Amino acid sequence: MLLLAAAFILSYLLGSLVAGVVYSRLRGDDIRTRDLPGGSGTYRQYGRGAAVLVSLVDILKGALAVMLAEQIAPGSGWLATSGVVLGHCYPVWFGLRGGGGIAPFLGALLVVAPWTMLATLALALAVIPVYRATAQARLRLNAIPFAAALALPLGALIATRLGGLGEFLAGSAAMALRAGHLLAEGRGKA
Ligand SMILES: O=P(O)(O)OC[C@H](O)CO
Repeated sequence: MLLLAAAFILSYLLGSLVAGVVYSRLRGDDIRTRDLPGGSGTYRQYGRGAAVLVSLVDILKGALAVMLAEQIAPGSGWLATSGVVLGHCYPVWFGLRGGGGIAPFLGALLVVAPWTMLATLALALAVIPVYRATAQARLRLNAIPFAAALALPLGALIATRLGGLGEFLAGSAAMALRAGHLLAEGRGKA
């Protein structure tokens, strides 16, 4: 029990190191005054190189959280996934205002169920251009939350076949919570 709690807390603390916030602070700025601190917000504010760097670091921390948690308490991958995503979304180091959780979620899945991750990501990426060309003007919702809302339930189905269901559900639940808060704040609107 203690080891499970340690795995969760460690993952949460690691998730709380939100790369986009750290990057912007190093530039003497705080991206959150204008945008979300994930890959797309970083791209809008600082360009492609910064966005790639920030996304990679956030993906890596998701992967690292699951690997460390499995060493501390075998079978705790799902707890680590939920911890690292919650940390990224509600970072204890940065006033509980973080990103949307996609990057650390992908990183965690990459370790436990790479095929589930790749299939779900491919699905989400395929949805985005179709959505932009068809329904976005009507729904006025940003393409990324739309694609996530569609890909997450389908991804859970994929996970029943390709593995990582526990991690998938744990990470999705944390992301759904954050998505609800962001939409309530009026963010994510197109
Ligand atoms: O959900 P985040 O914070 O990992 O950010 C994800 C990217 O912005 C998606 O483009």
